[in-house]
Amino acid sequence: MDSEILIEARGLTRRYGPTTAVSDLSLTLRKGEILGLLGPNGAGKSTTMKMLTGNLAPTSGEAFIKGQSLHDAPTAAKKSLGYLPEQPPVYPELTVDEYLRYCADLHGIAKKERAAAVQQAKQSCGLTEVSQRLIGNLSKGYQQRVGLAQAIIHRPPVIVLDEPTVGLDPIQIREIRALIVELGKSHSVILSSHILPEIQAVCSRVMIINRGRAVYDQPVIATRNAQMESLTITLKRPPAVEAIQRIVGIASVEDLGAGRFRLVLAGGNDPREVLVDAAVNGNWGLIELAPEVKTLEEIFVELTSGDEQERKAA
Ligand SMILES: Nc1ncnc2c1ncn2[C@@H]1O[C@H](COP(=O)(O)OP(=O)(O)OP(=O)(O)O)[C@@H](O)[C@H]1O
Repeated sequence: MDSEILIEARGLTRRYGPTTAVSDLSLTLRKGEILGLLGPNGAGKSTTMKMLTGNLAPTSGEAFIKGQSLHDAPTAAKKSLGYLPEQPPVYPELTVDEYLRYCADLHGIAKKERAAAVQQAKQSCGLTEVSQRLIGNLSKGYQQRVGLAQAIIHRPPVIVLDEPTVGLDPIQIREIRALIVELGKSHSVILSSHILPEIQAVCSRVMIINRGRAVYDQPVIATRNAQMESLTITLKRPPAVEAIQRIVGIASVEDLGAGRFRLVLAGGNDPREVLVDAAVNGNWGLIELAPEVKTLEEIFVELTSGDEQERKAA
């Protein structure tokens, strides 16, 4: 059975004057998912996240959090949401404890439950040791942990994180990614990034946004086990091209020279076993047979590179 829908956005559009930052974007986040919004700078990720968290009104379209409309019932909808904007909303002059108590208060957590909520958030984000430190004196990585702690203090089922590792050093990035994966065990997460390996390391699903439109939406696993589109084969004693072409499942054969061929496959076919048999029986001297699959990076470049060239030309 499909798990519970926590965020449902339909046809979100946002215009800033003549600029359409986000156009007709729909998405669904289910319980247990970590969804990565991937896109080049200016693609519309932050604008999308602001609309999904009720911090920016869409020009048109609507979003529901746990079935509650952000437009019609914003207070109820936001109870189920934690948000870490691109600029963490932390106060450098407060200690971690003071700040988190203040956040608990803002979220309307009852006074007698506040200490436990602060304690729990600190524990989940590895902040217990720095409770009494001024936030302004913490490293950027720890400040980001404080940002994450404020996002989960009211134990929302969903957290939305805008570029959560931007500006951190490589070690801090690893720590924050690991923390997000950990938080993902008890919260559903939407995070934005323009870093491909980050999405692959952390997310279960990826949505590529380009020029405000969702142009790709797939489980990350599907990008790892991407469908084979072609094979390269190298033969010491290649037969006539027609002999390879005759094998079922091969749409076309390109002779690359020196016994190498690119075999374009007819949709969904995997002729590798038949090819190996044919190579053995025909004494073709098979020395290489390699599938060619599209990586997430290739998919991303393909879907967004036209724009990059246009931008450079402009
Ligand atoms: N307040 C605003 N007024 C006018 N234009 C805006 C405003 N905010 C964003 N934009 C424009 O909307 C588009 C999308 O911006 P947005 O910040 O959502 O993209 P992004 O994918 O988050 O980019 P980045 O990774 O650089 O933060 C951009 O063209 C941006 O210049």
